[in-house]
Amino acid sequence: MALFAPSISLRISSSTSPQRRRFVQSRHTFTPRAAVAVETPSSSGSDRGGAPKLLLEVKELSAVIAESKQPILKGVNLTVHEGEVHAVMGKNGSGKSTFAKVLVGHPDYEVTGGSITYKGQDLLEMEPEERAVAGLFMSFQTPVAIPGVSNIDFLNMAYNARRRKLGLPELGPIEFYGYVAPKLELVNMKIDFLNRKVNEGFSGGERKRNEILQLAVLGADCAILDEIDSGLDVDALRDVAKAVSGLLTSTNSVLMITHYLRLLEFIKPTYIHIMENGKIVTTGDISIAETLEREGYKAISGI
Ligand SMILES: Nc1ncnc2c1ncn2[C@@H]1O[C@H](COP(=O)(O)OP(=O)(O)OP(=O)(O)O)[C@@H](O)[C@H]1O
Repeated sequence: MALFAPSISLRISSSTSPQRRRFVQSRHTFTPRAAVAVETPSSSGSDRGGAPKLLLEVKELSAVIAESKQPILKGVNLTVHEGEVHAVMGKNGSGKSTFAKVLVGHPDYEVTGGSITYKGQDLLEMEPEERAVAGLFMSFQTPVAIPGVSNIDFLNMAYNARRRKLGLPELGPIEFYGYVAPKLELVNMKIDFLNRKVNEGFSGGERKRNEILQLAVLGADCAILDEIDSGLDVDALRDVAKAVSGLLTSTNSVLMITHYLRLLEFIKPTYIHIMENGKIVTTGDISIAETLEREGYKAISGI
């Protein structure tokens, strides 16, 4: 089974990834706080004082499909500060998911130009696992099933993998149960959900809730959420959006891909970006999404 799940620190044969460049950073530059930021009580921006810190800076990023060399991203620019919520919208096939996957180092894509700076480091020099340890999390548009592995074992393993990398002691099954059980409430899921096999037989909505549970368990400084609203009923959408909002602090950020205004009404974005043909062509506030909803993409200037 082809599985790419950097945010959960599974084994990935990224050494063959064309996107991989020489890794030069020290692991010690990843502080424990970095990966558990969403678990710690937030200090408000005003508590910290000063301007919000730069978290992610994408400059003129271009990428091709590794196998076919087909260009998909053609000069993406995006700047994300701590405490900001960015939404990326755009027509089907405009490159939104590709952009998200390139950020987490998906081996299907090869970066051909531009730069990505994350917390002051060159993200493109980092392995997918290292990106995850540095607090980059991605929920996938179509989360994969892992037959035969229970949800709780999977989460425990992923959580411990991160703790190991951070030099923290692992949590045993009982301790981990105590840690994860309260987080189920956040996504409004029953406890027996933990004993089910990862995403096996899950409904679309359950898969999405499960992704947010992973986010709540693992923590993130920058959570990339690819269409977490797709396939959700109104109650599930509210639950998932509430859970994501509850994880937001003034020191982390969310980059979410969505087609619909309804999600943005729950998780208020700082900026909305419109992607077209592999580029961000327009940036604005929630009014962009409102215009889109009313009039479609033809109404957005720049497209
Ligand atoms: N691994 C791949 N192999 C072949 N084509 C790909 C691959 N990844 C992306 N593409 C193509 O690149 C283009 C952009 O795809 P992408 O999934 O990034 O679009 P999107 O904006 O997220 O679309 P949607 O709104 O439909 O989810 C599409 O034409 C898609 O078919």
